[in-house]
Amino acid sequence: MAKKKTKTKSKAKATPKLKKPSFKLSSQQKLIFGSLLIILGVLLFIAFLSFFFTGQTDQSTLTEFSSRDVETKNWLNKLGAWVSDLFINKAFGVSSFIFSGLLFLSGVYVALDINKSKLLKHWIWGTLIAIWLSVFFGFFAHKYDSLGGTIGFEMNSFFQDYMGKIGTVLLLVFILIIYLAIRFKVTGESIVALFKRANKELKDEINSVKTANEDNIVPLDNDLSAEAEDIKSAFELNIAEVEPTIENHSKPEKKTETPKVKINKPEPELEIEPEPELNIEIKTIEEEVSETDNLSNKLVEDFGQFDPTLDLSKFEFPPLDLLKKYNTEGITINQEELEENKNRIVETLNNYKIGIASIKATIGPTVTLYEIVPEAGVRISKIKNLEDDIALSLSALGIRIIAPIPGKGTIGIEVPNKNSTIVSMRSVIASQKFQKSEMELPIAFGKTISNETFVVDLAKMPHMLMAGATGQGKSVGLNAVLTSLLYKKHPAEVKFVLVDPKKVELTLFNKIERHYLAKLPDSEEAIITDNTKVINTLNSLCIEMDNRYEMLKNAMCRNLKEYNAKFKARKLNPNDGHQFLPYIVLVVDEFADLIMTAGKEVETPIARLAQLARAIGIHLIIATQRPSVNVITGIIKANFPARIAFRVTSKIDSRTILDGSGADQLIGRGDMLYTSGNEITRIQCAFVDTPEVEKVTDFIGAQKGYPDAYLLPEYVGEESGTSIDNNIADRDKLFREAAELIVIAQQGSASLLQRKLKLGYNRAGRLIDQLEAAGIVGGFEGSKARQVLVPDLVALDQLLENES
Ligand SMILES: Nc1ncnc2c1ncn2[C@@H]1O[C@H](COP(=O)(O)OP(=O)(O)OP(=O)(O)O)[C@@H](O)[C@H]1O
Repeated sequence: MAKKKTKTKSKAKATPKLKKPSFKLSSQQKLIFGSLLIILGVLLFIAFLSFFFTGQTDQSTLTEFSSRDVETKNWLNKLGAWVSDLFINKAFGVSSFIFSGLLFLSGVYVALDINKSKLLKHWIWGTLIAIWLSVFFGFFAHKYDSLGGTIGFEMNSFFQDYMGKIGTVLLLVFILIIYLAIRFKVTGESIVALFKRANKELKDEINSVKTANEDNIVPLDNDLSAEAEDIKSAFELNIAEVEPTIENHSKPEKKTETPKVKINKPEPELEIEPEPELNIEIKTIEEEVSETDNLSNKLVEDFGQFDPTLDLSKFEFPPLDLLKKYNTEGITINQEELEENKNRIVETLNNYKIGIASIKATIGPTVTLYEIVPEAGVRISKIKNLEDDIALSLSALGIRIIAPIPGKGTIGIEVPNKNSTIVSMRSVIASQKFQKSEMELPIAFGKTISNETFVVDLAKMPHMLMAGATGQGKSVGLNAVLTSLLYKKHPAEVKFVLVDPKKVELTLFNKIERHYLAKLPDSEEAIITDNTKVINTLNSLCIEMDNRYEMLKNAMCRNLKEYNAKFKARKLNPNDGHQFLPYIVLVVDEFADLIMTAGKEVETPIARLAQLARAIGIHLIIATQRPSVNVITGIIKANFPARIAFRVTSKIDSRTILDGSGADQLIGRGDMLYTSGNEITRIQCAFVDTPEVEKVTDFIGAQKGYPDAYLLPEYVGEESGTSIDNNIADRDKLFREAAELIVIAQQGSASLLQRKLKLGYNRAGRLIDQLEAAGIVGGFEGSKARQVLVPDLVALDQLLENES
């Protein structure tokens, strides 16, 4: 039943996706239209060329265009004469040729169906160059008036009237520099590099000439030495005989002399001779460029780096004004309060006979840290035990003693301020630290005790556990995390999977479903509120993880960052199943509730994801009210190094979440402790209220988004798996699509289906079974892909038609 419902739903979803209402030419129409443009381009070129030979004679005939009797000399006759006069005389001059080229190029682009966005660029730049050239040639209009055309002439005289000749030339040079800088990204450094390279090449050339000269010498010497050898051996045989031979020798003197010298020389010297060559041979060897590098470099040259944000290139990040400014912001120092607290601390410690050498205060948004240097000989544990007494004497809640402060050698006593200040989300988002951060997934949590903005990278954490009793600021914390990412990351770069069993906390994010959310293909709501759906989603994320690992493996990358960088550099072919992969952030609010209802079924995929997902860009944020050991089990805890504790009710809870006490002594309302392994930092969480989140999501939601949320791979529960299935009616709804894919690729593998159709392993396996039963692929052949028994799509159509 459930299965059927799923099918109809996703069918309904799939149909509008296939039939996108857009005006598109068929391939044949493209070829026809493209050829027309090419021919027009060629005709223009011929007409323009002819103009320079026939233009003057044709001038008089232009006015009598309609009369058939008048003859024109242009190679394309009347039309040629008219068009070339229009372009060359009346408009751009010689640079009109650019337009014939552009027309030709457009034809090629249309006919071959090449990326059109490049074409638009060519037209824009082409027109600008044509204007520039026509102005440039217009400069010489007094001699050759057709060079610049009317545009060139008029613009030139305009500039010259105002700036004179020199001014006009300089203006043209300046425009040329702008063009080079923008179009070819020419920079000062690149010019210097060019000169350096030219210099180096010149040196190399000189060196190679030198080498060549010396090369010429070496063979001669070798010849001579060979000859010398002969002569030497002859000497050894019969020296007396040699003398007359030399005398009788008719060869030039030089040669006859050399053997004598050579014979006397010890042999090794002959080999040492090419010494200077060694210097020459120390050449910098250019790194070999491999085939894929070549191709990708060319692609990058032609189309630029792949830009994942192109689909939503007009996307605007939410402005800061959407977030509220609070009047109570900014630390106010209450001197009296400081003095009073100091005196009480000193007094209390003195009562217990603990002397203080010095005391220093750092005022934070909610608490003030008093750093104490005790007198020599005081035991730290003694101060630590006085926590409650100090709290009592200061009559304040939430006093935390850090003894000693790591790395400082002092003892810290944190005392809540009487009037705490709100740390607004606006102030942390606006901070330089956040705005300039180069992190992959930056999160601005709030401010530390020394009033510094606290920014961490979720990608480095790599997963986060958040705990806190009810009403202490967890939901605000989660909103702060999500808001930070919304302010910094483009929808193409990050996707959220939101699990909200409470059903109310994250609903606002529904509005950005088509921008930032990811969901299962058959679900209507992107935010998951139903516990059974959570299991499917988590398992689907595991499939996504496996798929991503497979892609990373094929691309020989170790992590998502490397993979995406390689993809952007066009080193990975999308036809091989590669694509730009966004980060996925899974947020689970109220994890305890999930564990209570689904137990192991949730724990296992969460643990798998937590163990393995860091490299492939899936990060988990799990929040819970009850950080008890049966909720945060050992395996989960071990894989969540980053922990955040808002105020909890007991020391035990604090220990479960932080592996230490402290969280039970926080003062609530966003007062939190953060640790990512060793050090614990106290932070006042940034406050972002529901209306603010609403404004931000409204702003994003009102913009153009993707057609649908990011679709996660489909997960079909184990129970719905069937064995080989020959019943046509029971076939998977993707059967036909899968069959076509397999036939086109001529490769019968389940992983191909998994990748292309975004399926889980089970479903892809079942599809392969059904394809086998239908006789489209051959039997199982171990590690090899199955044989495809249908040669092409026509044969496939026939086969499937005969079946029904
Ligand atoms: N960073 C903060 N700064 C100031 N006030 C805060 C902050 N965080 C929370 N608060 C206050 O505490 C209240 C409760 O916060 P929040 O809703 O986040 O609690 P919670 O832990 O999610 O509770 P529950 O688990 O019951 O949903 C907020 O309405 C707000 O008034």
